Amino acid sequence: MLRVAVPNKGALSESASEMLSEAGYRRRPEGSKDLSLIDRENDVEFFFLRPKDIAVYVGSGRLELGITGRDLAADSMAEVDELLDLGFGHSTFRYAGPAGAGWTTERLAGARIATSYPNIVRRDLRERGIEAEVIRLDGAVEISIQLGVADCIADVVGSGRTLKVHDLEAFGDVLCDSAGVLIGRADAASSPTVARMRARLQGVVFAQQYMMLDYDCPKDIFDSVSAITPGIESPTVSPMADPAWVAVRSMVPRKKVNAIMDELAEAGAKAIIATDIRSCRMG
Ligand SMILES: Nc1ncnc2c1ncn2[C@@H]1O[C@H](COP(=O)(O)OP(=O)(O)OP(=O)(O)O)[C@@H](O)[C@H]1O
Ligand SMILES: O=P(O)(O)OC[C@H]1O[C@H](OP(=O)(O)OP(=O)(O)O)[C@H](O)[C@@H]1O
Ligand SMILES: [Mg+2]
Repeated sequence: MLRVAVPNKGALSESASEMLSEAGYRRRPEGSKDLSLIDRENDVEFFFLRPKDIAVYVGSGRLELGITGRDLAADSMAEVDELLDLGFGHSTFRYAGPAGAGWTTERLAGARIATSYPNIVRRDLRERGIEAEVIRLDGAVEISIQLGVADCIADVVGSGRTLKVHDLEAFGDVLCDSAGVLIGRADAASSPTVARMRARLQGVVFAQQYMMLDYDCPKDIFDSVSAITPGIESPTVSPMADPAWVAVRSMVPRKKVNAIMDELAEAGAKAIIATDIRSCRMG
């Protein structure tokens, strides 16, 4: 049975569970605090673990797969490989200091830096050749400067709201561009059960990023109109009852769908319909 770790709480847990459910796997009942769940139909056992611990379990080889944050996996120092970017839980990991105080990475030398991700920070400091004191905190890192235990912080920035509320501003390069990711043990031999879960999740990620567009188009302008929707391989073209027209079907990036529909209409396409894709296998 394939054994898979899923975040049991925090910023990634809801999206991870939703994505697995969309991919056809069993879901924990609402409000359940069970720490494991067997999905017999798919021959998978899910373990609901703290997001920070997931890479440790997967790296040790006890669990074959896990869903966690790229930043958490990096900080864990576990021997894991990223198998798939799941397209949710985007954040950056950055240094921040009191707004207007002119912090730069050069000024980190000798500073006290509070963080919940000490290994990412130590690695960055080492690469910069900077000696500084890393203070490890479990959370609520943004308040640590005000409380006098640190001079600056390194933390997860999502919307940036928490930094703003505490009158802090980010400085220096992004240390980690994070997202929810599927991880496996580093250099694990390929297995069909792992490949199947990856393919199912990839299908859902892809479906969330694309839409299906259908439209009708006079044959004499087909070349110029269909160039607007090249699709993944190429658009599907079907004959219509009226021989002067064809029906076209093509996948388009979700973010661009309205602009593409405008362009198609302006080029002479009719009956343009956009529909959601729930899942797919792109081959
Ligand atoms: N506000 C946010 N926006 C986007 N992603 C976030 C945000 N906060 C956390 N994350 C991401 O979620 C993951 C883990 O954060 P989460 O808060 O769930 O765990 P935690 O901090 O260990 O748990 P807890 O906050 O319950 O102590 C990380 O990958 C992080 O980048
Ligand atoms: O940029 P924002 O959208 O404001 O989000 C960033 C905040 O969200 C997370 O905190 P969380 O709620 O997980 O609390 P924690 O600090 O205790 O982990 C993260 O650690 C930041 O503090
Ligand atoms: Mg947190």
